[in-house]
Amino acid sequence: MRSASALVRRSRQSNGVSRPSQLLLPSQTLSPSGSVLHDICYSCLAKLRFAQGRPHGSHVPVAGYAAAFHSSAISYAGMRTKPKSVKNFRKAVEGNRALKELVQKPSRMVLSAKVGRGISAVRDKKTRLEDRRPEPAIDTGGGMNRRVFKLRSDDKQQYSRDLERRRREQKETASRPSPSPFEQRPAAGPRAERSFAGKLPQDRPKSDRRAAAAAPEANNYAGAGRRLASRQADADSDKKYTRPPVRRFAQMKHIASLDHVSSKTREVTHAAEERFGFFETFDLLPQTLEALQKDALDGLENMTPTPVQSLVIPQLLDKNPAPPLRPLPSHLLKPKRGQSPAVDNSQEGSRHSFETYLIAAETGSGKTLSYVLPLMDTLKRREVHQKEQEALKEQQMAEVLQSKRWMFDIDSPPVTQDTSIGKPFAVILVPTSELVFQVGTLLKKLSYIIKMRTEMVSKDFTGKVIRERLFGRKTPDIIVGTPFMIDRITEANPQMLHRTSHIIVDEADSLFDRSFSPLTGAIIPRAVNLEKLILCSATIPKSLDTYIRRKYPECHRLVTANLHAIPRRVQLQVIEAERDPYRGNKPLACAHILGNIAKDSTEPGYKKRVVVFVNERETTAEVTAYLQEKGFDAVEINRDSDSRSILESFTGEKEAAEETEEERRGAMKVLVTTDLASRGVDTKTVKNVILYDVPYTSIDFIHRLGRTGRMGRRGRAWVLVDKDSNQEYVKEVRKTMFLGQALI
Ligand SMILES: Nc1ncnc2c1ncn2[C@@H]1O[C@H](COP(=O)(O)OP(=O)(O)OP(=O)(O)O)[C@@H](O)[C@H]1O
Repeated sequence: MRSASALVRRSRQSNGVSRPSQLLLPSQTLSPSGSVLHDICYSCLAKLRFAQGRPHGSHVPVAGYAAAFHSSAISYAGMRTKPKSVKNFRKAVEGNRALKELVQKPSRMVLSAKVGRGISAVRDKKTRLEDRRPEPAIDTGGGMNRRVFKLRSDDKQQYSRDLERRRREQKETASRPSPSPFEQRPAAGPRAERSFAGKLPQDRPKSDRRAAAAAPEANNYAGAGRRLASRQADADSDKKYTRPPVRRFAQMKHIASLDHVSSKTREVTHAAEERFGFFETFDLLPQTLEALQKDALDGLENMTPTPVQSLVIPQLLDKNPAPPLRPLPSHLLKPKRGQSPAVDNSQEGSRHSFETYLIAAETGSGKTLSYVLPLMDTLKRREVHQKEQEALKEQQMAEVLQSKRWMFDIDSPPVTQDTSIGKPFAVILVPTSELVFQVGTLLKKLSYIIKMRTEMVSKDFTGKVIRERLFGRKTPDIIVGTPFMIDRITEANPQMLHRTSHIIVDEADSLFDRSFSPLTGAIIPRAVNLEKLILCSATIPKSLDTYIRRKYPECHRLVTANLHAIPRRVQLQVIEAERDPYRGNKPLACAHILGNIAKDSTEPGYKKRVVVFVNERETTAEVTAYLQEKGFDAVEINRDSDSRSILESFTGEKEAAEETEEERRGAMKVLVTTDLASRGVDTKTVKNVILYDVPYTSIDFIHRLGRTGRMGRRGRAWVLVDKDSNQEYVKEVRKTMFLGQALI
């Protein structure tokens, strides 16, 4: 490889001016700066401008070593290996006098696309600052930037002169019969520029680059030979090498856990939203509407359905009061000899006598009401219809008896054996007892006006209480419970689900995962008269998608447009815990963020609530203890704590805060938890969430960040990254959020 000083010498020999060698400059232009290093880079302007998405003719002023860190500059300047960083490059330059001279010369440099991206932010800021400064008339020796600035106008003139000359050359070249390889250059125009830019040396496969370097011309003429070789390699590679598609979000693909939802499926929501802009358009019973306004939405004046509600309620609402006719039992469907079966129920998953729905919408979008409202409305219609039918029957019987009555006849004794005892019409399954309480409370609120009986079943209640609730004098219409409890009860009393027409599996991705699936899977077949199986979730993992496709191939998918996207109203900030002042001390970083939240002016007059999510159960105790030590009102939630009462202060209404400055920190409530509180919990008073650990999957990311920014509110989130975290993954998630796209 040629040394830099030799190149300078060589370039000075030509015409006696500081003109770089013809071999070094593909564009054969003399730069206005007269710096060799500049000239080397200058030739790549077009390519790099294109790569950086800058308009044609714009300049990329960058100073110092960073600018000199350009791959071609390095190779021409006589370095054996390409330095891996600007720092390495600086070291190498410091040890080489000729190089040092080159670097210190004033120049308008161009970065390689790779380096340019890395410091683009700094560069843009610098450029902006420079633009505001008055243009210095002379070089005061005050540093690179000023000199660079002085050169700008010269550069423009030079650039236009170059362009003119290039055009002239092209015309001449076109008129010549057989152009020499040295004069071959890409045709003008945007397309040519694109192909030129697309073939930067670093864009080509290594083998091509090696071939280009090893070409015989490269040995004879360092610069031109290489150019020629690379052009030939380009031509060859055009035939055999097509540039692979850019792999966006590679890290997320690596951690890919979510199913892809087609845009067509998403479009359905928009249509539904336009059709059903008000709850009144759903044709709900008057008592359902009243209950919704007075109790469920706490007297909200302008009640409008959310996108998922517009999509789901009309689909699930059954306005026909009579239950549909049941299909014949399978033994009656058995074909006679020689006949083919009408419906084949023998193969699992091939066909079901009930309809299956999958509701999937982003967190905090009102999914619970989207299934609760049509369910209660449908059951109420049936109840009213049934009562009317019974009254009619009784009246007819009474009339018949009246007409045939003898003087000494007595009424037959009332039937005491009620066959409906302990047989609910609907069962709602949720993964945790906290969610049992949350959904159960909503049902209770609505049932006060709708007049229905609803009960909760979870480990929070004793056996006696549960027995009384389920098998007492009045049978509940809807029960909500965990799969564990419902499985145990229905296993002992299989008749219990014989009247059940609706089963709702909330947080379906959890309830069909490995731990819950055996329980959930055992409950569903016990409901022999099931009409609708409704699965509800904020995320559709690939495993759930496969399960549904296999088991319920005719499932109706009700998916909203923003599924798997974290709303833009949630701001995510990445905190590098390895950097100063934390130096790897994550608890300190967490406490620092909390301190800032406590001090800021958001949520005036209220006690702020913050949720800190950790990956492991053991970490909750450590972090809580640390934060308490620092004076925060921190509580942890784990399997042993009374999570319901702890969560109540994060899901209920916010209390007024003590106004004194010193009490603010203590007034803020901090909840440290694992994923136990990340699913379904309606933490509507939480504005700030800290992800102490980077979540393992996109699913966890969505659910954890979903505890803030609920129902159109704004939210803030911080994620702490350290040397053990997958920082690229976090960056990709952040970028996806910024673009408003769905996570993968
Ligand atoms: N139409 C509406 N207008 C205003 N608020 C609503 C409406 N529907 C639901 N809400 C409120 O939105 C909040 C979130 O609802 P819900 O808990 O059902 O969300 P979700 O989609 O189930 O969330 P997650 O996926 O986290 O479980 C609740 O406080 C609920 O009262």
